[in-house]
Amino acid sequence: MKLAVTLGEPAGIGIELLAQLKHELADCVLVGDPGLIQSYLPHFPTDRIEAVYLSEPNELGRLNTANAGYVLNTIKTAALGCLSGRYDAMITNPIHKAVINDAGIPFSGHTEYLAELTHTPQVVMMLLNQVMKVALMTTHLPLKEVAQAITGDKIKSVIRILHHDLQQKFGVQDPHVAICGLNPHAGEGGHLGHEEVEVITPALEDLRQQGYQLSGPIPADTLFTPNQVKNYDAILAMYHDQGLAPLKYAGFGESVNITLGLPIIRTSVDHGTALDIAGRGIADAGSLKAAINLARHCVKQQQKHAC
Ligand SMILES: NC(=O)c1ccc[n+]([C@@H]2O[C@H](COP(=O)([O-])OP(=O)(O)OC[C@H]3O[C@@H](n4cnc5c(N)ncnc54)[C@H](O)[C@@H]3O)[C@@H](O)[C@H]2O)c1
Ligand SMILES: N[C@H](C(=O)O)[C@H](O)COP(=O)(O)O
Repeated sequence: MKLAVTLGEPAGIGIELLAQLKHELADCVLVGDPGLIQSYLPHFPTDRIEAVYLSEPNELGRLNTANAGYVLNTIKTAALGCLSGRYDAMITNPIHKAVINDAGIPFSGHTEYLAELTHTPQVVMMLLNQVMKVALMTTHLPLKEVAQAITGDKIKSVIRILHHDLQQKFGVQDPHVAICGLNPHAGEGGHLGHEEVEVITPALEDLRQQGYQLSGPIPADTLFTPNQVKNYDAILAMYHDQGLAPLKYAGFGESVNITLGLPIIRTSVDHGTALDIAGRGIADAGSLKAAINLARHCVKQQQKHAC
């Protein structure tokens, strides 16, 4: 097995997380600047470094727009390596979306960038921990654009991908997925918004008739209570913070982000660049470790299904 691990934003905590895990990277190729890698992992084998060079010297905790292209190149190199079969999976360290945009490159996140690089029309962001799996209908989208982005076709396509990957990657035979409403109290019967009645419910009905086991739309505030969460194999939230706030409350630092629907395997951490603590030696590598382990698991599952 060969896993590509990108270094992420060079001013952030990615490199020190890798240094903490240095004894657990035997099947990993690090994709990033060789000088940066050697400064934190001096004994890391050079034949397991895929060199992508910083444009300017790096300073921990200080963003530099000049290195935005470097960050994107590490992701692209790993993704193309997966597509060509050189790597079995890729794991990404956190990047800083604003500095890439500040450099003049429109950018929303790894998820959208990987969809573009692999020409995948629909992907699904899912984060998971011991408590729950949460997939998102919409990802890095301003809140005011969310409602109009939720169409019946998109709901069906996201649920099909989620269902398929719960079976293939997580071994759930007959997934039971709960779907959040968009509006308070799932629209209160149409009195607090129409999306549940007009868009979400008809799409779920269609899928139920095709055999999908779906509950909802359920008001998100009651769905994300401990007694409810445990009833479902996954929860589909309508927008980023609706799903990720409860997920990160339940398991920040040990959760993993996985992009479903891609032709490659990609996992990532549940946290950001943590510029405020970069270089202080206090960053927790739990999520990166879990992300690498989940990638290994997915590779094995894929090999099993290919047999
Ligand atoms: N996987 C990714 O690439 C990813 C994920 C989330 C956020 N981000 C990006 O990161 C940037 C900063 O985001 P933010 O400030 O909202 O979130 P953040 O996760 O970087 O930081 C939030 C708080 O959590 C702490 N923290 C984060 N990771 C930690 C760790 N491993 N160990 C100990 N403490 C940790 C930080 O010190 C900070 O106090 C943004 O540009 C955001 O888009 C990237
Ligand atoms: N939405 C993710 C989170 O909050 O953890 C994070 O921004 C990373 O997204 P990408 O994997 O698309 O960069």
